[in-house]
Amino acid sequence: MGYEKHLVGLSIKVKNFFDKFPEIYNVYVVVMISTTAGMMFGFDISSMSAFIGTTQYKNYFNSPGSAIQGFITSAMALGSFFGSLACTFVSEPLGRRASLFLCSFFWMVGAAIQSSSQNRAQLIIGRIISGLGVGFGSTVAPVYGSELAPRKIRGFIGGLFQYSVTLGILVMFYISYGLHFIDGVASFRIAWGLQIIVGLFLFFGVFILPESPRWLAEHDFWDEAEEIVAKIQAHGDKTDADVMIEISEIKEQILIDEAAKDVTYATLFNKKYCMRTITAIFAQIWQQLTGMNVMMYYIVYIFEMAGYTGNTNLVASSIQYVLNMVMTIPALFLLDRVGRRPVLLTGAVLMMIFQFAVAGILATYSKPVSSVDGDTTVRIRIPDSNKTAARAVIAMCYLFVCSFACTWGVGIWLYCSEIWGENAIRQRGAALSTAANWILNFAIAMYTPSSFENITWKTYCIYATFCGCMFFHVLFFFPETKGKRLEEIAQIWDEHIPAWKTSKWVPSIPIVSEEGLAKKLEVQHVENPSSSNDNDSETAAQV
Ligand SMILES: OC[C@H]1O[C@](O)(CO)[C@@H](O)[C@@H]1O
Repeated sequence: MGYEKHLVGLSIKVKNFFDKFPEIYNVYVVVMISTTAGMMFGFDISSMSAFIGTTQYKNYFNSPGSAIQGFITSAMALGSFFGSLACTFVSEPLGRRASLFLCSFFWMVGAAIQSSSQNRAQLIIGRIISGLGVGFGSTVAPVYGSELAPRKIRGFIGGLFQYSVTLGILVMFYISYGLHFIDGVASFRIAWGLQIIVGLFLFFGVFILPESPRWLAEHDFWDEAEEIVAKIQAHGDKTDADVMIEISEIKEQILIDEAAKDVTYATLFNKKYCMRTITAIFAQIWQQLTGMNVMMYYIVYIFEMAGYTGNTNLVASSIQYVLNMVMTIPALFLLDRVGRRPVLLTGAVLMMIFQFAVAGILATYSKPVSSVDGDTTVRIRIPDSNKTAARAVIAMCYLFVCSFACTWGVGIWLYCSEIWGENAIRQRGAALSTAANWILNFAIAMYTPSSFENITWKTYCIYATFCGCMFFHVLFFFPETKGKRLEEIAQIWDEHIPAWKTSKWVPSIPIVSEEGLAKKLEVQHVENPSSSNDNDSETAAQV
């Protein structure tokens, strides 16, 4: 990439700076630090939810109406949209650690501004700045995890990002819940200020993270790339079969990348890559159009429609955040067992059913009101006399959240990290598809309050319909990626294999088996010990 040439000097300085500190190589600890970015993502989702219904918040910020509240909530997603697009301009030339560092920096600055908010404008600015950080984090952390994780646990490690999102949502909601008992502005100031702690964790954590071996290899630091792969996967043993396979795969990919060196955002839409790009973008768009964030951001309003207010409402809301986190765990295993397509298809159908059910119950049993508990956003309410209908709404919301958590929640991040087939377009592609997630996240956060105010229960019909559409899109256009190597996935796209045939599809190019490749490498290694080094320098010179 053109601009990268001008940043070579800086890139070496950044690398040398981070390299001064001791590094850790336990993949779980490494990923625990990097997925703190996911925690921030989660914090950002629920940092508003518990407060929007409280008197402290309403009094201090002059009871924001639905449009203003929509903008306050969505400001963070707007920042994240720009952050995710910008991330690639840092991650590619300066390394993954630099992006994680910026993520923590923006996050902390934004949290400080939010916590000291004097008015709505300051709150919005603080949320946009924190959002920039989350945009960087949500783009780089999944890529970094998948680049560092040993291949056999890549799916699981990829899923941990979403798990930490759900953990962040839950932790922040409970912090806010606990603090809402404080009378006065300290309640939200402390909650938003506490967000700085995760920022600090990542800020200091980055110093002990190793750089991604793929980034190192792409920038000619072959020895270090090999060393890191060996330390992560085999306690430093460079002759370990898995390590050698990984290194040879990196080499192979970098040679392919040579052919596609000048990747820009436009490249993603050329004839070769267009379908993958559209699929990844839609995967993220659909993930948001499931309506999950209506439940995450505005559950308090939904339960107000069901007739719950105050503390009862907050407790009922918190249960769904627990369910979200707990039900993410089966997904970590399910996707590798049954495959991506069946999980996504089942999720779409279940979510459609539960969204229609919420709409149906509210349409049948609620009565129009002018506001609930001072919230003019809420225009319908199930009367207290009908507790069964109220409970049914809550149950349907819970079931919806469970269906999302164990299917599309984890599934989409994993899917979007693997469908590219080639490494060259992966970082750019991930940035673009993550940005699509954020822009839709923004739109949903922004317009849901107005939608509740104007079309009440029909809001759910819209999302239910989207769930139906995504079912057919996945059915006809999303290839199966479970258990497939990058080369195989690339072949599926290149040969236009129909998506519904890809589960059982057998590649025509024989892909070398793990044992085969290990043996091949072993033979080369024993017969000509110097050759691998020669190859290294040759490859490095070409790159
Ligand atoms: O767990 C729910 C959360 O997961 C996301 O969809 C990201 O994958 C968020 O937008 C949402 O708030």
